[in-house]
Amino acid sequence: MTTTTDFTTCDLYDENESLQSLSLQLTNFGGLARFTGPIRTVKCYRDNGLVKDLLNSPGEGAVLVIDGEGSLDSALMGDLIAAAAVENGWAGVVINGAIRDRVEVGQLQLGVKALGTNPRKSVKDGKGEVDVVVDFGGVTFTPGKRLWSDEDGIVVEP
Ligand SMILES: O=C([O-])CC(=O)C(=O)O
Repeated sequence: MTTTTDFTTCDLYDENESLQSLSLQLTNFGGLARFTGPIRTVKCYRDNGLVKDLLNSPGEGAVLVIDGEGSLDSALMGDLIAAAAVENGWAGVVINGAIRDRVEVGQLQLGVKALGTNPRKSVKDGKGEVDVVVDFGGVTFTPGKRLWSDEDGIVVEP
């Protein structure tokens, strides 16, 4: 199984059609178009307290999948939290929701895919769930399963 960035999602899919492929069209906002890692998750709604805590702790090469319920009403990550993710060894962040500071985020050595942007920040009450199975865009994201992302999309171990 490919764990380096020497892959394309198309080739991975051709080799293994049981991979899940995300139909949801997320935009690439990070400085790394291609990233892979084991999945960790957060489920939250307009509250990025848990996201901030996690990305400020060791990532060990994981990809944080954030199910923000598709809300574009406030950002779940900006440049400071994204910079902390780089410092802490996260490979990338996939967000069913919005980010902000897109120019600065685009300069970081981090994979970032999200639905869109909004300058409005989220609250930090810390409500939500960590490392639960989350589901969006036709894919089930299970903590510990591997995710690969490139310019064509995102594929995930079933
Ligand atoms: O603090 C936030 O909610 C997001 C943010 O602006 C940052 O990460 O820089």
